[in-house]
Amino acid sequence: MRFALSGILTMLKSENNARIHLLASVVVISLGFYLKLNTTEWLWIALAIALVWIMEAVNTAFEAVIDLLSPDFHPLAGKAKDIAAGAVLMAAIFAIVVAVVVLLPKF
Ligand SMILES: Nc1ncnc2c1ncn2[C@@H]1O[C@H](COP(=O)(O)OP(=O)(O)OP(=O)(O)O)[C@@H](O)[C@H]1O
Repeated sequence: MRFALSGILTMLKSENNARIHLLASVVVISLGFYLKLNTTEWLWIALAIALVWIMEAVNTAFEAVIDLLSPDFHPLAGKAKDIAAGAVLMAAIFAIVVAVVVLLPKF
């Protein structure tokens, strides 16, 4: 638990994207309370937020391992990093779709 929390803290300190996810999560959760979401809506929002955080954590861990194994330029290192970044992008697109479907109709 201590090591896992330390990993999350390290990610927050070193990754700009993680800080953006944190801000977006706080804004969306606050909006959720303001708009009085029901249980199903909360579950979709929670899934979207969790998916983005999980993908960002996996991407950050991948980047560290790739930098360790391949500090020099290598097409395979680039390919792996690009695909891991793609996973974060797909989760972010899913989160935007959830936000549009759940939150937008309430305005
Ligand atoms: N060792 C490498 N060999 C080949 N290409 C690399 C290598 N390291 C990085 N790249 C290329 O540069 C891109 C950016 O890599 P970088 O490590 O800066 O990640 P990043 O996307 O800036 O990560 P973040 O913004 O999440 O910190 C990669 O997606 C990849 O295309």
